[in-house]
Formats: sequence, structure tokens, C-alpha cells
Amino acid sequence: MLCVKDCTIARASRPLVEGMSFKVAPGEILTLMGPSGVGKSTFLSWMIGALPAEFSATGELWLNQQRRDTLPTERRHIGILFQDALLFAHLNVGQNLAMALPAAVKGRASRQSHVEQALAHARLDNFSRRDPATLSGGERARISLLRALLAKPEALLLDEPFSRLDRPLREQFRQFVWQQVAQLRIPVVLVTHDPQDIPTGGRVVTLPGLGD
Ligand SMILES: Nc1ncnc2c1ncn2[C@@H]1O[C@H](COP(=O)(O)OP(=O)(O)OP(=O)(O)O)[C@@H](O)[C@H]1O
Repeated sequence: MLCVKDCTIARASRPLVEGMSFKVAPGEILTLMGPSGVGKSTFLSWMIGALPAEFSATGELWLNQQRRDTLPTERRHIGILFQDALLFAHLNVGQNLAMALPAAVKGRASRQSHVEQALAHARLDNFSRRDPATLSGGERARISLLRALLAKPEALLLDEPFSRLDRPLREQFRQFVWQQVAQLRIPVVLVTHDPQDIPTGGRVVTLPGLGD
């Protein structure tokens, strides 16, 4: 269970997000919506422990009965996927994925085999040696999701992951994400502007603009 308790984020003493509270169950996808600039991405950056220095925040973040907002990013075990699928250009796909594996997966061969399995599972066999620059937008998106998931996150944040893809690809990638998430049964927070991205029956939290 992911639990946000009374989160307020402010910049120069002016609140951006105020008193945000919600719970997300394992396997549930909660959608966060709201007008541009209300602080959706900033809120996600607070959740992963990467709030820009210009902001201050109060509130608590709990995940699987442990308080996480007091921990550094790497100990929160929260994965994030952005609208721009960012991969290291100087590494091939396999190396990009291997970097995300937990340190507990030891040995080059074992790490390589984890990567190959993840690629095969996502029907991306033979992509390991590909240069990220040669990937299509959809392939890049799928590889980026795999990278986020290989780190074995206990929760996943999706910041407009579909918005750069054109219609057919968008639908395909959405299905891919929902499948992967359903298998993992972790709580997911999705930020989007497109009501079509809301999973059927999924809960929506709308961030109100607090005005200037
Ligand atoms: N590092 C920063 N320094 C100062 N202001 C920032 C910083 N990052 C974001 N902001 C401002 O904080 C506000 C909220 O930005 P944020 O990106 O969280 O909004 P959003 O709801 O995700 O918007 P969008 O839907 O357009 O992506 C905006 O006014 C933005 O300009």
C-alpha cells in the first residue's frame, strides 16, 4: 500500500500543492490530473525524493508500512517513468537495462541473463545489442519501462508516459504498461492530461490550481 499523508509543497512560502492525501493499493493505478502547472510533476519529484531546491515540503509518504519521505531516493524503492524515455546514448539497450538491476543480482552472466529474460518477457528479444538511437518511439518507451521495472520498485510513478506517442502506439504502449503492472501488483500513480489514459474503473485525483 502506498499512502500520502497531508503533503503540502510550497515555493517562496506560496503553496503549490496543499494537503494532498491518498492511498493506492497494490496493483491499483491512481490517476492524477489537473491543469498545466498545478504541480503534478513537482509532487512526483517529492515522492521520489528529488524535489528541486526551490521548493519546501511537509507531509508523509508511506509504502508497505514504512515511512519513505525521510529516506534518500535510492532507499525509497520507487520507480519513475517520464514522458521522454531517457536512455544513456553511449550504452546499448542491454547495458542500459543492466544498470537498473539491484546490486543483489551479482555476476556479469547473471545480470545479462536477467536482462535477456526481461526483454524476452516483453517480446523484445534480440534488442540487447541495439543502440538506443536506432529504436522507434514505441520501442524506446517499452525499454524505458523495463528499465524502471528491473530495479524492482515497490511502487511506480508514471509522468505522462504516453503523451509523446502517436495514437496507435499510445494504445499499444498503454496495454503494455497495464500488463506489466498487473503482473507486479505494485501501487501505481499515473499523471496524465488525457482521460483516455485512465484505466477502466480507476480512481482519479484532481489537483486544483491554487491560483496566483
Ligand atoms: N525547479 C523549479 N524552479 C522553479 N519553479 C519550478 C521548478 N520546477 C517547476 N516549477 C514551477 O512549478 C509549477 C508546477 O510545475 P509542474 O511541472 O509540477 O506542473 P505540472 O502540473 O506537472 O504541469 P504540466 O501538466 O504542464 O506538466 C510551475 O509553475 C513550474 O513553472
